Amino acid sequence: MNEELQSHRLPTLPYTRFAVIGAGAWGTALASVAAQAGHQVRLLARDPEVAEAINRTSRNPRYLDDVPLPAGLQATTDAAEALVGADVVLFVVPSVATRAMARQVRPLIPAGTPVAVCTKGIEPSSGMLMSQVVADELRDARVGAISGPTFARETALGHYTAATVAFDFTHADRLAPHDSPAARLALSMSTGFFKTYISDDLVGVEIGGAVKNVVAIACGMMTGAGFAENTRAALITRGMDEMKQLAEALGGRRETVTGLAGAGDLTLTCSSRTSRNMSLGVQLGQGIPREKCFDGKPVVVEGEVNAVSIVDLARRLNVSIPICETVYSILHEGADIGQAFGDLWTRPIQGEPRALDIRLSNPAQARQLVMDGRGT
Ligand SMILES: NC(=O)c1ccc[n+]([C@@H]2O[C@H](COP(=O)([O-])OP(=O)(O)OC[C@H]3O[C@@H](n4cnc5c(N)ncnc54)[C@H](O)[C@@H]3O)[C@@H](O)[C@H]2O)c1
Ligand SMILES: O=P(O)(O)OC[C@H](O)CO
Repeated sequence: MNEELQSHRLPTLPYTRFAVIGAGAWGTALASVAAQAGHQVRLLARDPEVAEAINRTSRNPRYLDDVPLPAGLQATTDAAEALVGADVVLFVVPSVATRAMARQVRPLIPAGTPVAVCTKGIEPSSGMLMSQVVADELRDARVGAISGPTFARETALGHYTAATVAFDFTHADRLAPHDSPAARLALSMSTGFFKTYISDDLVGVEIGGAVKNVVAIACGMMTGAGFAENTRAALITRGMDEMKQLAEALGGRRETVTGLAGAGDLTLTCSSRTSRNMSLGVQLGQGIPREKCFDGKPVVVEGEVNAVSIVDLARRLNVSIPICETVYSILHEGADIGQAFGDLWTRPIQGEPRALDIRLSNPAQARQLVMDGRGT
């Protein structure tokens, strides 16, 4: 708990009965964290074999099968059983399944229940953040998010990990921040190895998580195609600028993007082939056809789906996000990787930060001027 919250006289009360919706890698890892914190945890799985195996062997045979799960974690395929009596809900299904799942469990979630969305993405067509999608379906819930640089396996194995718990703060939350859902959930999820931070900027936190996946694909593509480390550093830094622009345009704060859910997650995902997004980019950069990537297995690569929704949203908001546009053009319009990254490097020269309002002509034109002897 941070110092400001500690200074309040009343103690923050943790949630103690967790329902985790989605028994994939991340749902399993978060359920494990909550159970290790001493809470009752019910994990909702789709597949009866997975639920049965978790309860019988304390392992999820499909995801993280070599990681032992703690006592106190019970799996079920029955949504009512998972949600009955829960005082907090974590939503951890892929972004494409989030709305349907929220609609399915709506009758089972009492008004006022805090729901933290741990999925990273933006809904196509609506342009809604995942918390907005869930809030749209669960009108009476308090919906926030947990996000940060968190590979599921490392988290489940108990490696030191940090993440941000974000909820929009109501007037009541500002009067009593120690009692806000963000503070209560952050406290509940805090263990000796899982460290939480609290944010009241849900938009900034979620934009970081969604956009970093697309930038990671870009970094993977350049790695696979044989570009160098300089290129990756440039993409990470300029990718963060794209996050800031988008967050700000949606009412979020630029400084949130410099936190765990932005810069932190961008750094992690763009640096490691453990990331499915980075890994997809590497394979495509090596010239492997999409259908043969990951040996043809279905793998959740949020940045691939979300390149479409993020570019669409940015265009509607008139925000320039050239790295995401480049990834989109390669993934969805068949652009050539070498050509598309080359084009990125010949864009007009601009200020850094963008607030320095300078924009020079295309560098190719500048070279022509020199060749024509028209420089000074
Ligand atoms: N894996 C990580 O390291 C990690 C870390 C942080 C955040 N996330 C985010 O968590 C979300 C889930 O990722 P994951 O890694 O757990 O994915 P995963 O592929 O490991 O698991 C996905 C889970 O969702 C279920 N599912 C798939 N389609 C579904 C549908 N149509 N309806 C209902 N359930 C469905 C699957 O059965 C599975 O249990 C993603 O948005 C991802 O970006 C993942
Ligand atoms: O494997 P990825 O690329 O989906 O990344 C997983 C997490 O989002 C890392 O924080």
